[in-house]
Amino acid sequence: MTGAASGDDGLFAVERERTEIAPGAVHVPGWLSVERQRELVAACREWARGPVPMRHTVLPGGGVMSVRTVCLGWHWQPYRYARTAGDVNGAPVAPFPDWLADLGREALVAAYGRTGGYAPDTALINFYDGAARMGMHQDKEERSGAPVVSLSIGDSCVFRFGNTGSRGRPYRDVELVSGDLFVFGGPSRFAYHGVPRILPGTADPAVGLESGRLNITLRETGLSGSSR
Ligand SMILES: O=C(O)CCC(=O)C(=O)O
Ligand SMILES: [Fe+2]
Repeated sequence: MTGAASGDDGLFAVERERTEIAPGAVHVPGWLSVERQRELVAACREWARGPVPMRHTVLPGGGVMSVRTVCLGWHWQPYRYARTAGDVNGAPVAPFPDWLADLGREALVAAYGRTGGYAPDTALINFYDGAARMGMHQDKEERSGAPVVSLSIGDSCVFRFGNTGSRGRPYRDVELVSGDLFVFGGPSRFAYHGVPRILPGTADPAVGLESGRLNITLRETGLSGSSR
């Protein structure tokens, strides 16, 4: 075992170096400085207020997600993207800022050594309290094979990264710690993944989150105009 991070309970392969979890799926621990994490937390607090407030997404079958979500650029409403939040308050979604696209390109350089012309146009910002989870799913509403960039801030979690064929095995459990970057593209772009567990109390208070976990994913929708 190497590295200073948590995860010494034997549940995880403790690996705090850039690691390719599966072809095209790269974990870069400690990628965001504490300063950048603080800036992102502050920005997320603003986005959570509106114009579309952060909320628990209701699924078409009536289930309610334990995670709270707010979107930028395009509003994700299961299972499509639109420019307005028809399932919340009908407001137009907040714009996707250029600086966040720049951060996405920096992330691809860290993960893959190149940007590949990455032009993300939507972000999903998820907040997990200690009991929140996300079931195994594919990010497949996008009409683009461009990578998903995932940034984690606050409490650590168990991130389960699987295969493209089913929700089940084989998968790998990776501990995502505050500041970690995870990118999945190429052959892993449509792999099933989820968050089976948050590890409450693991956040560094210096990042400005008292408890819980923020996850920001950047994506290219491949859409244009007002909605698909
Ligand atoms: O919270 C995470 O790390 C993953 C989030 C996710 O899979 C999603 O928003 O689609
Ligand atoms: Fe996802």
